[in-house]
Amino acid sequence: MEKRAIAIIGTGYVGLVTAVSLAELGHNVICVDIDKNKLNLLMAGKSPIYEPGLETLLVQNLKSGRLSFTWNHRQAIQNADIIYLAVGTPSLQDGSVDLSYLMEAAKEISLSAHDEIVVVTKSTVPVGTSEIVKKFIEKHAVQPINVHVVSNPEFLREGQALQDTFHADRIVIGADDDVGAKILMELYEPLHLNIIRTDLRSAELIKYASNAFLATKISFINEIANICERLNANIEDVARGMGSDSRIGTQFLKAGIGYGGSCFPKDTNALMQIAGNLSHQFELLEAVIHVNNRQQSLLFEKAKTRFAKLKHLKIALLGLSFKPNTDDLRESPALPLANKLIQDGAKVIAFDPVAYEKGRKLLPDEVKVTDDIRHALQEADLAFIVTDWDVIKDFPLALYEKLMKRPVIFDGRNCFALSEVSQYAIEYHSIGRQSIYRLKEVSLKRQTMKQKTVSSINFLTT
Ligand SMILES: NC(=O)c1ccc[n+]([C@@H]2O[C@H](COP(=O)([O-])OP(=O)(O)OC[C@H]3O[C@@H](n4cnc5c(N)ncnc54)[C@H](O)[C@@H]3O)[C@@H](O)[C@H]2O)c1
Ligand SMILES: O=c1ccn([C@@H]2O[C@H](COP(=O)(O)OP(=O)(O)O[C@H]3O[C@H](CO)[C@@H](O)[C@H](O)[C@H]3O)[C@@H](O)[C@H]2O)c(=O)[nH]1
Repeated sequence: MEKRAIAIIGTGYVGLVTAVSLAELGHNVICVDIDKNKLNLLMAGKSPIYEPGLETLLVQNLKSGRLSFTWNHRQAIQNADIIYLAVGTPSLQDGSVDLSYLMEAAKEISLSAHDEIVVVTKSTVPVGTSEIVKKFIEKHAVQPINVHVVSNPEFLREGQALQDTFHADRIVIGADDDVGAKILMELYEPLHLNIIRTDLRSAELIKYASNAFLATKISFINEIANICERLNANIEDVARGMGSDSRIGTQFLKAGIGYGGSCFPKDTNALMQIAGNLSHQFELLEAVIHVNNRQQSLLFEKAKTRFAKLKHLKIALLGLSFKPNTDDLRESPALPLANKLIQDGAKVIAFDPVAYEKGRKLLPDEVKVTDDIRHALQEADLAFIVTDWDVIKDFPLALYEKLMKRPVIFDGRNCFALSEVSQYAIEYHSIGRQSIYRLKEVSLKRQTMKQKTVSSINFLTT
């Protein structure tokens, strides 16, 4: 295997994971970022993001000398033969993609790169962007240059990013010339993964189409869940029955409070824009987005129906990150929910085992934030479960019952089996399943049992 000199522009989730993985494969990798705080952490061997296993690989590869960081673009770019673009491509107000970070990075390449280079678009970009990047670099290059551009979209999931990188279902390599594609194929060859070789535009579209399809699966199952609630059916059983058909598949059929994160909301909106620009109304995707927005407020609506007024109630908001095993709060359903609860005058205490610091910065001042689930549940009138962290799922129902003033749970992730919940004096509302109103029933039963025990003790002692 030829040892490559690789530069990575942008050390976020994607850039950093790509960097440590390529260093782990034996290449020399130098990363550049504009965020000096992030770089200081990285240089000290600290991962700025919570991602299982990442810090260990970071430290190992820093020590080996194969991985380094800089804020100087020239230093990163001038000696690299492969340059990855891994900067953010956030949404603009109208849903279209903000390419300003990407074009800034392309400008840096044009200022410092020379001779033959491969530029890899790892960031998720609208179809046609990689061609624009190539032309831009060639036009503005200050030294003689031959640019091979390759689209190599990223499919990692946060929380399992390394697993997804080393054991990906596929690697997509899109290029309109063979030189860059061949170099990338050789780079990934030691991973022994399924490589899909396409033209540039198809590769760029594969990324959006994949995310839009997964989002569609989620909105579809959430709609079935909404029907289940009205039909007295159980979404977990329905999803199991559907998913057992290998043509449908079991994954991404988990009903819940809607999808969030830095990708699905952004990329579905971007694909709507891409279609719209081509005078095509993508009606199916429009509905997927609409269903998701509605689903995100479902638990709040249920609580409003149940309680009429949430004012002065103490509410435990369990989970802040958009999914477990990440500290990422981008587009997390917890944020709008917290805002609505505060607007309704509720007293909110939010819990997250990892994202509590980030949460504190993003939530309104009125929201108290803790990393202690007991503290959040103590004397709470009701609890909302937003993220299915293990610590929330594994927290004993007996303690939910004991700690809360009035144990009413609105579970947006179906963390508990109904049969289990029904053994406690807990009122439980979840997604796509019947609500359980066992508060009085169970406590009455317990009181009767207690009385029976007391009378039998009395009988024995008299
Ligand atoms: N997060 C994911 O799970 C994921 C998965 C697949 C694809 N993607 C895509 O990958 C891209 C990056 O996403 P992310 O989540 O890693 O973003 P991020 O916001 O975590 O990181 C982007 C980094 O780029 C840096 N940056 C911006 N402009 C720069 C410049 N000119 N020079 C150097 N650094 C610069 C920022 O400071 C930041 O550290 C996006 O297009 C995203 O859609 C993300
Ligand atoms: O059955 C499911 C599966 C997921 N979700 C939700 O969907 C969102 C996204 O989850 P997931 O896909 O696991 O996380 P991401 O890290 O956002 O990863 C997605 O977005 C990335 C960025 O583009 C892609 O690289 C990945 O392939 C794609 O799965 C989260 O809010 C989940 O709670 C559900 O509600 N039900």
